[in-house]
Amino acid sequence: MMDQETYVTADGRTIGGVLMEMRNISLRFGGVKAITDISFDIREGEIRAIIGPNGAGKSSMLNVISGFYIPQEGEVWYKGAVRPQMRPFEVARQGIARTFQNIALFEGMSVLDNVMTGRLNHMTMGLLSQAIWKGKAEQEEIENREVAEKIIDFLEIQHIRKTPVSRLPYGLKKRVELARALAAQPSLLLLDEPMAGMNVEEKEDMSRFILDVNDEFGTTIALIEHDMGVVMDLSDRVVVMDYGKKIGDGSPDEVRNNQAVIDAYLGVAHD
Ligand SMILES: Nc1ncnc2c1ncn2[C@@H]1O[C@H](COP(=O)(O)OP(=O)(O)OP(=O)(O)O)[C@@H](O)[C@H]1O
Repeated sequence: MMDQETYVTADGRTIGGVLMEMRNISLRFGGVKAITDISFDIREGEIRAIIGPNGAGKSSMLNVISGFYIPQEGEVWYKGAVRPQMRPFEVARQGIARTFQNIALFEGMSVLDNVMTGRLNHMTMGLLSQAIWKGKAEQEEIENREVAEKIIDFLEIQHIRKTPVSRLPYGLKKRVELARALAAQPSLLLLDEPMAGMNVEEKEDMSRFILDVNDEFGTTIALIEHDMGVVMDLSDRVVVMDYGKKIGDGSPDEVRNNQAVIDAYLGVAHD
């Protein structure tokens, strides 16, 4: 079922086949319709944004993608098959990693140790097997450290690798969170409002790192964001939500010129 058609973007990047597809997703909380009949796909190698005003349903959608919410209706297709209901840790094993809007790091631990926790899904050996196969356990530990260190270098946080996270300014904490998610070497990286609460300089840094990650590792990235301006330069394609419905989907230019999107952002009254 996977759409394998690839295409090359204006800036020369190759976007692959469909990695994830949301089909007619609806999600309710009691009487509140958070998502109504939304379909869209995420293709390999692209940066895909989901934007919309407050309460549009973006977080709910990210939680459906990450497996945290099970929609009442619709199907989530991933890597060419319907994804069965699974717990978030099982979703993580399938190669989906995420960051959170409110930073979720171990504040008392160093940057390096936090990034290493991103490797948990790659640790195959329990305590008993580590005791029996010591050499193999050491080898695994070395490999995990190598991946963590490579990502720390890439995100330019070597100088704080031993620093407890609690001592870092907000912008750097967000970068450490990105590093931890990347340490899992995900097929799909989900970013929950990665620029929220940042100053202009921090936003520019974060945008650059998101682009570099996509470029260097080829990681497919889906992000939700409140601020339309921030994602327009960053994204290949944008889904726009409003009141739980999809009102736009396309390239940044298409979305920018979509009347329903303009109305939603200008706060035009809805029937
Ligand atoms: N756990 C929940 N229980 C009940 N209602 C919820 C829950 N989560 C979200 N909602 C409701 O669903 C709708 C969509 O909320 P959601 O948080 O997904 O929107 P959002 O676009 O992420 O908003 P924001 O930009 O303000 O974070 C809102 O009406 C919200 O009140």
